[in-house]
Amino acid sequence: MKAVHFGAGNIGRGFIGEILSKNGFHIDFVDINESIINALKESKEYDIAYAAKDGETIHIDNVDGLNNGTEPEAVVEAIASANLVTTAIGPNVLPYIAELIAQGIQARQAANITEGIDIIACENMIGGSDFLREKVETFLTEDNSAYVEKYVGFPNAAVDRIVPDQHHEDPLFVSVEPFREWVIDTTASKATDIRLEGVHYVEDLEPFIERKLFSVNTGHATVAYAGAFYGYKTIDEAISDERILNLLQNVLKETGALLINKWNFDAKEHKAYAQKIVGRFENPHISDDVTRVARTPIRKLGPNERFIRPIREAKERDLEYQNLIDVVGMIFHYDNPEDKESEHLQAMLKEQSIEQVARTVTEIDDEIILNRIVAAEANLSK
Ligand SMILES: NC(=O)c1ccc[n+]([C@@H]2O[C@H](COP(=O)([O-])OP(=O)(O)OC[C@H]3O[C@@H](n4cnc5c(N)ncnc54)[C@H](O)[C@@H]3O)[C@@H](O)[C@H]2O)c1
Ligand SMILES: O=P(O)(O)OC[C@@H](O)[C@@H](O)[C@H](O)[C@H](O)CO
Repeated sequence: MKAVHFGAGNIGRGFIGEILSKNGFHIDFVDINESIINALKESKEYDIAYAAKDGETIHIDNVDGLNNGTEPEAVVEAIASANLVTTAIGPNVLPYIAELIAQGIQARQAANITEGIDIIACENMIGGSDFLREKVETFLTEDNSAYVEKYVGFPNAAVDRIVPDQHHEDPLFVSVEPFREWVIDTTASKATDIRLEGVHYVEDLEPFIERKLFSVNTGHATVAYAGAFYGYKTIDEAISDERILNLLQNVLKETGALLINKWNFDAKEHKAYAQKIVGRFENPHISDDVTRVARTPIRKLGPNERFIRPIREAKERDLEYQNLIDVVGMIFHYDNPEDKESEHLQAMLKEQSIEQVARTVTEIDDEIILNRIVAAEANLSK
């Protein structure tokens, strides 16, 4: 069995690679990072270490690297003969790999391959594979699209494991938290024979992705933006500040109330899920940079993202959302010149009012929410 995985970064090597390898797949990692790809081509193996007391090390072999920047034809060929395609490159990058995936699909059709294949976006976003499919379709003819309808699935997925940025002598070594959860929607699957051990297959992904995004990621981002606001460099340092821990607990209560209301999660079980997340952020064996977790703030302020969607939905249901608003205020204060989106956000704020910027990036037109965001940001400026 052969998998092509786009994005040989933290989660790609540190999670997707582990599961695919355990399931006996040969993995072609595709990336534009030359040093990572060259290292993969050379060693064809790497190690994953669990960041825990006496954490075990997992050896991954039977892997290779392909550079989509310099050897696109090889990537197309790899897709043509693959059994599974996965991605973990970031939502903003998906449009840039769509054409190559389309060419891979066209090559499969030209070779009359009628074995179903799934293309699974493992990104932190709702409907990631649907979004990728939309982008891929723009490069397909009607005839190609008919082939996709029959033989190519784009099942949505949710992936959860904290994998910080890596700083080791060995560029392939990756240290990860032991926790992991990968959930895949079966309804759009075309590779129905492939059911990976270690993956939870469901018929309705929405509750899972929302629970993950609005608990783990909303919480994580809360610690990161509050951490940056109070001058901390890492997540574990930030969460040791009581102001930030309290804010995190309050934010998790707000999203928890929404998730329980919307999806009927058991309140007690959800509380335990949220408390476990706090423990994961406190993991003393992991050092996760605030800048990684706070990265791409404009994306994180998007209408279906970790703050704005729960705020909108909490308001619709008459639930509390002030702590979420307070963190949104902090995002507008996030100023990291090394992060292009943060730079862009700060440049927008120099030219337009906070209200105008908030309207643009969050796409909110609800005056009550907008006023509360403006007030929260102003409060922080005092
Ligand atoms: N790290 C985590 O804890 C974690 C956990 C769950 C989900 N995710 C999600 O996984 C995705 C990747 O995150 P990450 O933390 O692994 O990021 P990362 O930056 O470590 O890895 C992304 C990789 O994509 C590569 N890349 C960028 N542009 C490319 C292009 N045009 N073509 C091919 N490769 C390209 C980069 O070189 C990099 O190696 C994101 O959507 C993230 O939200 C991350
Ligand atoms: O990857 P992002 O930028 O969407 O979010 C940053 C982190 O919160 C995220 O990578 C988490 O570590 C991960 O989602 C845990 O499963």
